[in-house]
Parts: sequence; structure tokens; C-alpha cells
Amino acid sequence: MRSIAEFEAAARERLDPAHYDYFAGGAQDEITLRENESAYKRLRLIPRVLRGSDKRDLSLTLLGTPSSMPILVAPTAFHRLAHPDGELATAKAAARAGTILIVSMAATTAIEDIAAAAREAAPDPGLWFQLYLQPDLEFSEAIVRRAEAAGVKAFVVTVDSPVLGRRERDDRNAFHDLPPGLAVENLRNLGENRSGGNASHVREIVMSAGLNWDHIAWLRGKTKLPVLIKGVLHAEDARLAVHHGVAGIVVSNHGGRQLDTVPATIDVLPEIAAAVGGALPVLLDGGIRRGTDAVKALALGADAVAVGRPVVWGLAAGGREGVSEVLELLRADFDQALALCGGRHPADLTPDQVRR
Ligand SMILES: Cc1cc2nc3c(=O)[nH]c(=O)nc-3n(C[C@H](O)[C@H](O)[C@H](O)COP(=O)(O)O)c2cc1C
Ligand SMILES: CCCCC(=O)C(=O)O
Repeated sequence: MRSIAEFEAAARERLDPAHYDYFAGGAQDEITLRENESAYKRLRLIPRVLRGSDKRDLSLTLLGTPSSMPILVAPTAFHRLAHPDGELATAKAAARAGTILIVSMAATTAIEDIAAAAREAAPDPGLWFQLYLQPDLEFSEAIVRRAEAAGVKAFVVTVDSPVLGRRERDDRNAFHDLPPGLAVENLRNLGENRSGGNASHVREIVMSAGLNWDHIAWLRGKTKLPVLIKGVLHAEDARLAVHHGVAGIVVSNHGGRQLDTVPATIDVLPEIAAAVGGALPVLLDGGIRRGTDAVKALALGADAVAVGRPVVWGLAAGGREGVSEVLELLRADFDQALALCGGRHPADLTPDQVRR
């Protein structure tokens, strides 16, 4: 397949329509959902000439985790709704691609099994773990310990979901529960024996409207791993993140699934990059579908980008192979755009190369 749009079309044919809507949809009028993609279409690239290289190097290290390219896998929930192999397939494909997979706390596969699958594909896979900090902090800590034991290398706390956004497609489809046989496995039987048989119990994920900077400090006190926050859109919050010793931020509007009518992430990136001033790595997600999208984000100050839905489309269309194809398509597309912009390394891209 030649584009992410073709993967989405293939995925749509295979998926239960309610599940397709869950993956594709956004909050309310889906203004932000559309804006994330359309904002890139308004930006123009200005290439530099006569300074390229035959040998381009896309690799980087983010907070100690190496990645073969600055395109990571954003955390998305419920991969077994997309394909029976679910997160195991995603993990193998990401590890084989040498990129960082941010595993969703709401995965339908246990983190231990995800990590084992990733290690089958690469000796030292780059796994990060996304957290919805639970109001029950003891319970949150148990999840943290479990993810650490599985070998994750960073925690990404999602901060844009004090309550869950209202997705009207899900309401219309009455999609509010996983089908029988699927569960949020990272919340099963914590503190108990995992092979608990009849005692097997999965807690519900609770959104924490009371989350504040003290909780971030609490988490930093509980783990030696880097703690990032995901879902920053305001420059002042980016400054506060630096102030509170956060390791990195993800500029994200949750793929347009939380507060509708917030701006496209690419449109707030310049002010956030300026506020952070290089003090910590800035990641961005939302609407990245082409190599040129990633080039624009890196030029405007992101250290890396992440993709959510494209990976789900690859998974639904073709399991592990489909995810591999999506990641290699994005890599090739990005490499070509970088070459055409006159860059040898992502860091060669500069803000003056993007025009509105
Ligand atoms: C189906 C789906 C499930 C998601 N689940 C999570 C999640 O569990 N945790 C989280 O922090 N973000 C979640 N996100 C948001 C993504 O991490 C990411 O911010 C977003 O998908 C990026 O936009 P894109 O899909 O346009 O690439 C989800 C997004 C989608 C589409
Ligand atoms: C309780 C799981 C929420 C998953 C999520 O973040 C999303 O669907 O956007």
C-alpha cells in the first residue's frame, strides 16, 4: 500500500463498523480531529539546496532510549479489537523497526507479554509505558512496579483526560465496553496472583479529574525512570513542566478525542518549543500521516513525533506485517522528504523552512 489513507481504507473494510468508529472518531463535532490533519496541508516547505548527503541518519536517542527514527508509536488502547494478535503484533513490528513503542495502560494484552513479544523481535526494544494515574495511588504504584519489572524505559502520564471526551460515534454505536474475552489486562489482579483462576478480576480505568503537579512529583518519587507528560497545549504548562522537573512533554490533543475545538498540535508547537527553550525533549502527536508532516513538526521544534491511528490501521489491515509496512512507509516517506529539504539529519531542519 502506498499511503496511510490506503491502510485506513483496508482497515475500515475489515473492522466491525463500531470498532472502526472508535478508532477513527474524535470528540463531539470532530473539529480538532480534522484540524490535526488539515493544519499540515496549510504549511509549505522551503527546501535548502546543495547541502544534502548520500548518507542520511534518522536515528536519535530520547531520554536514554535509542530510536532508529524520530517517528514513534503513540499509545492507543484496545489493539485486540483491531486484530486478534493485538499488542503482541504491534510490539514486534515496533521493535523490528527499532522505534519506541509507548504502550497504552489500556492495552488488551499484559505488559509482560508485550515486552516478551518485543524481545523476540529485538534484543533491547524501546518500550515506554503510558499511565492514566489512578486516584487510588497505591494501585497506580502497583502498575508502575509491574511495568518497571517488565522492562519499560520511561513513563508517559496522560494529562489531557481529567474526564473522558465525549465521542458521539461511540454513543451512537453504544460502544462502551470491550466484547467478551477482551480486557484491560494491565489492570487485572494487581497485587494478587496473575494466574488467579476464578479470582481473576479487572479493575476499570478511572479518569482522575483531581490530577495535579503534586501527582507528577509523587510519581517522580516512586520511579527512577524518566517521567513525561502527554497532552500539553498551553505554553505556560510547558514552562511549568520544566519547572517541575518533568523529563519531557508530548504536545498532544489526544488525536482530537478529548476537548473539541482545541487547535491542531502543529499550530501550538512553535510557542511551546519557544517556552521550553530546549530544556527538555518535546514530542508531538496528532495528524501525522506523511513524511512531510513529520518534517514540518521537526522543523518547528519537535524532537520526535508519534503516530496513533496509522499504526491501528496497519494492525487491522495486516497484523504485525501491516504495522511493519506502516512504519517502513513512514520511515521512507520521512527520509525522502528530509533529503528533498536538504537535510542529512532531522536536526538539520529549521523553522525558516516552514511557511504558512
Ligand atoms: C483509538 C485510540 C485510542 C487511544 N488510546 C489512548 C490511550 O490509551 N492513552 C493515551 O494517552 N492516548 C490514547 N490515544 C491518543 C494517542 O496517544 C495520540 O495522542 C493520538 O492518537 C495521536 O493522533 P493520531 O491518531 O492522529 O496520530 C488514543 C488514540 C486513539 C485514536
Ligand atoms: C479508558 C480507555 C481510554 C482510551 C483512550 O484514551 C481513548 O480512547 O482515547
